[in-house]
Amino acid sequence: MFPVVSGSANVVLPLILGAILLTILPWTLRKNIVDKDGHPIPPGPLLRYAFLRGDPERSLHVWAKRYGPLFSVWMGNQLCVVISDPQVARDLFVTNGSIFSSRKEYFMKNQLILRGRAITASQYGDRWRQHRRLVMHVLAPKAVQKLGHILENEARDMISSLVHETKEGVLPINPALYIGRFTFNNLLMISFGIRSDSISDPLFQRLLAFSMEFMELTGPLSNIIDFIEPLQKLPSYMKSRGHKLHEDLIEVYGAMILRVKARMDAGEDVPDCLVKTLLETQEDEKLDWEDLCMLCAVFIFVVHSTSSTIQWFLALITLHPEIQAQAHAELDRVVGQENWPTPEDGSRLPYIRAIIKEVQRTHAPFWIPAPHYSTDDFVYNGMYIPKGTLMVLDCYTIHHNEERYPDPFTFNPDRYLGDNLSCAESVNLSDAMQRDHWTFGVGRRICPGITLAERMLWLAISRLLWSFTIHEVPREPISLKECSGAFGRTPLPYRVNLLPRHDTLSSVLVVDDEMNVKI
Ligand code: HEM
Repeated sequence: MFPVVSGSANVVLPLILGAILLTILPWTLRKNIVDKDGHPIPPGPLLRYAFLRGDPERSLHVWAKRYGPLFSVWMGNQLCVVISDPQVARDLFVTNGSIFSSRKEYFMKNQLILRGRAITASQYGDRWRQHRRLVMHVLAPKAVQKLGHILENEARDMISSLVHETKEGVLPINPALYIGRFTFNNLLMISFGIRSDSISDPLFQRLLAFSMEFMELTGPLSNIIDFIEPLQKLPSYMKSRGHKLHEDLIEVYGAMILRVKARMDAGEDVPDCLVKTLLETQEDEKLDWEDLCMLCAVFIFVVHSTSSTIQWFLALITLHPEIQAQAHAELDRVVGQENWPTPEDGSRLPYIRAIIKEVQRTHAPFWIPAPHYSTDDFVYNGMYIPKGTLMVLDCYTIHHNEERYPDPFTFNPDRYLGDNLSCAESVNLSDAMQRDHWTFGVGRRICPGITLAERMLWLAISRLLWSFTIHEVPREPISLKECSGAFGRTPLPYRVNLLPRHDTLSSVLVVDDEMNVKI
């Protein structure tokens, strides 16, 4: 027989329940802290989160509407402040950049995989400045200018492969891998001085797989292991994937670096590239082996950002034939049929430029760019932002602000007509509200590859438009649903018909083989 519940058990049970609640509550409810002068942290949701599922930017968008352009949310024990207003972003990240330019030591991305290296994971300080200075050897505007022949060659190669694979427009094609190889080869040439000949190249496939694994493991608000610290001490599948990726990166990129070194040691004429710069300066700059491997790895990880933008362009332009017709008319009027557009034609083709900006606004590859991290206490408009806060730029909400972009969910390049600045120039506008879009981030950590990315996008998109009329394949509707794939947020896989527009295309495509350095 069970004993009848005694009087003492009646007291013990609520006590146990109360103790459990007291232990759990601080882990589930937000903590409203104030500074010594009573300034509260920005308002925000009542609950704490271990991670944000699915598309985290949608949650941020809902909260931004409810709590305003500066709100806070707790992820586990980490306070995050979310910024979804251009002026606030400028005030914090630019005007007060000395406080808001570090990075959180994310467990997965920064500690396990990149080990605090590769610029993007570096804390704000001398080491970050050193890495940024080194990559600017190949990314500064003047350096990008010198890369012109590489980028031109890859654009030509991409168009040529598309013409060939579609049998001059007879067969439909899924363009994703060809676009991926265009971006990948540019980055390989710039970092290692080599290129890949085919989309079935094992190295191309392997490095793309690393890039995809990196994307999957390192979402800024989606990993429970980043925010619930006790989990970091336990063995887990996620942890072993992070370790494995780190080891793979060292092995594969290490071997590629050694190959460049062997060529340099043998007195071969290695083209100027990131690895050459790093090897030549390794001793003076006191770079260790992991620095070298991770700096190179991050150059290839960015492949998806440019690729996904080009994939979005093709999907959107196919679904908007009236915009495509207007672009073709501009190209025919300004460039004609004998030659295709060059980077110098940018200012003469404002509609093509507007299309590219609108693609970037409507489908930024990172709706939540790598968050910044604050290194000092700060009070902004009476709200307290403590040292150690994760600073999140909410690009999704900024890009769908009705005031700045009327009818924001419509793809409408016209909104950018009259904007004659490149993205790199637009960043510096004193009126933050007038900046074209925020796809490249903000402040001192802004994407250092912005000039290169713009040049790649221009060459790929203007030449795809010049070369082809792009049609939907009958009975294969293109979906604009965003999905996470090998290139980040891409459209679901689709095929298009690419019909050559000019008889002159084949002569324009005559390949200049001189600079092709094969793997
Ligand atoms: C369309 C293409 C690209 C987009 C949309 C893009 C976007 C971004 C964004 C949003 C950030 C974070 C900025 C911030 O912290 O505020 C970033 C950082 C970075 N990007 Fe890009 N990027 C692109 C292409 C490239 C290219 C081509 C390279 C170089 C080859 C590159 C190299 C980097 C590096 C090294 C960082 C880390 C900077 C730091 O932490 O200081 N990106 N990029």
